[in-house]
Amino acid sequence: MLATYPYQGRPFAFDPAAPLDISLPLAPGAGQVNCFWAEPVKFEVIRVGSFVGSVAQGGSTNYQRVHLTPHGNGTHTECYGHISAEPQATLDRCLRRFLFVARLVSVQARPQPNGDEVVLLEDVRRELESGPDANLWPEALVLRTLPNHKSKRTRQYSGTNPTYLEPALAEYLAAHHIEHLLLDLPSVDREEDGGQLLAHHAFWQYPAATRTAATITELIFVPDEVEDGLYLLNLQVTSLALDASPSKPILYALYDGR
Ligand SMILES: N[C@@H](CC(=O)c1ccccc1NC=O)C(=O)O
Repeated sequence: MLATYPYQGRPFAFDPAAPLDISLPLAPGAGQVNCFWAEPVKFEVIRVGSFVGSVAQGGSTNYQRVHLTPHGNGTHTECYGHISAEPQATLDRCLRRFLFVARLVSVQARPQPNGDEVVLLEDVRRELESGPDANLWPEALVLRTLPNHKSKRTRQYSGTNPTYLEPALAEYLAAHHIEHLLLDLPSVDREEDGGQLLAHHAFWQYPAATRTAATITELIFVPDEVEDGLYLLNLQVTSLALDASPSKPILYALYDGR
């Protein structure tokens, strides 16, 4: 059974029973994706007096404390609070809608003279502005970088100078009102850039004309079976009052409902 979703005056349809999960799980231990020198996720059983928060250890319930680093441990969504000192710049305040029309685009990063691998504006632009979906401008862009190795699920990125975006691409997305950017990389910016974070600044237009509702979601993984095209995106986050939260972006194939 299809549900309808109106967008730009058109009745699109999607199947609520056919979610495509593009998040990575936040599991404990060293086998998970990691970047920016984050400690691995850790779950700790809570003990209070004779109570033990582990059914396996004889307790009545599981009750654990979680240590995690949103920017370093897995799929996460961030707002402009990532690069701002403003106390109100928290994701729970910035992200107030959770369904968006999204375009999934696959793109190959290009080696630069200095050895960096960079996703270029011209490659993304050519994809976005061509094909059957080019006439419908989305609210969100999901970038799948090629090659799409499954090792993206477990890669240890720290110190490897991972692929990042050309700042002009972030500028283009802001100028074209793409509010939500999702990608399978640790960051839109170079791992070590002396704190410039050029693409972050360009995407949020911070501080000159800050796009306070815009978000960036990093460390997603889009399986090969999911084809480039139009989707309904459900961007789920926790209500952490922080610049970033672990997140669970879900895609639903979007059909022309006419
Ligand atoms: N490239 C920045 C560091 C940076 O971007 C960063 C550092 C810690 C956690 C997350 C970061 N960026 C994520 O997008 C720098 O060199 O100062």
